[in-house]
Amino acid sequence: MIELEDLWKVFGTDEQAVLREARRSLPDQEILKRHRAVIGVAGAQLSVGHGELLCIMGLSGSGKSTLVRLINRLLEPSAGRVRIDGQDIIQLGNKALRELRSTRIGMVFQSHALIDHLSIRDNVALPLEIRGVARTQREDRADELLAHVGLTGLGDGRVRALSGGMQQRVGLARALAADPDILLMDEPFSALDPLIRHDLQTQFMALSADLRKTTVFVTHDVEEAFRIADRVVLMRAGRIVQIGTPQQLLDQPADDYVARFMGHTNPAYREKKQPLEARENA
Ligand SMILES: Nc1ncnc2c1ncn2[C@@H]1O[C@H](COP(=O)(O)OP(=O)(O)OP(=O)(O)O)[C@@H](O)[C@H]1O
Repeated sequence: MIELEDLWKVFGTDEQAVLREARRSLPDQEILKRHRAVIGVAGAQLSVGHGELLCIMGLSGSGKSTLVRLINRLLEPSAGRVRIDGQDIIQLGNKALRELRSTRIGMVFQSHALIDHLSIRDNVALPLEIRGVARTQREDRADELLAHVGLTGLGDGRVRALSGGMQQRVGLARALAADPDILLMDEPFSALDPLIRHDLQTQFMALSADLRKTTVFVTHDVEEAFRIADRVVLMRAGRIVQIGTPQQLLDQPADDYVARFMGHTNPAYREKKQPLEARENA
């Protein structure tokens, strides 16, 4: 359903010059500093199947958010293709892109960006209001979604009265309002306490099994990825180092880096564990 083909994102003013160099071999930090450039994503090749839940893992700065933002063109790629059901979305004009984002792709961020002066119901219904859906219809849909995420009967309340975990559920309900086929989720539960995070993961897994949306879910938390993902992608310094089921990454790590990354959660690799860089591209 989603296909990424040789996708690159270089940040900086000499984007295309750095890209040409990077295609030959990845420039070292010195060269990047000279160009004041950062390679966010380097030649990503990936496909996500219908209804699949794919988690993108990696250390801070490894390119997870950049990759997910390239999928709905919140960021413009420096090169490469993004296809959704075979359609190259890099070729879309502004109007078609807006349409794609508002009908087919829902996005949930770590900070939910809910609107304080609107009721909880109106926050959820907002994408439908923007699309011109009649009030009663959109309110019914919002109430249905609030029930889906475990917030039955709270539609009249205010966002600020809700806990962080509840606000994140409202953000999820809002992302589902237009019934998109694709959900992009960037660290949606990362700011929450471990217990609440665990509850939300459980609930999200049930919802996800029910709705079967094609989901790309960014997390730096390996345990979270392993709990919820059909397949996981591990990124390092902009590159995808391995794609597979959680079990494949544990049992057949592509290289020592993957083994060490897994070692943080898997006792089988713990004796081999060496410190990973705290931050990529630092
Ligand atoms: N707008 C930007 N301008 C310049 N560099 C950027 C920009 N956005 C991201 N980067 C750089 O691109 C690299 C990848 O960043 P990205 O945010 O995708 O990583 P991440 O894996 O999502 O990290 P985190 O877990 O901290 O959110 C980093 O080195 C980052 O500093």
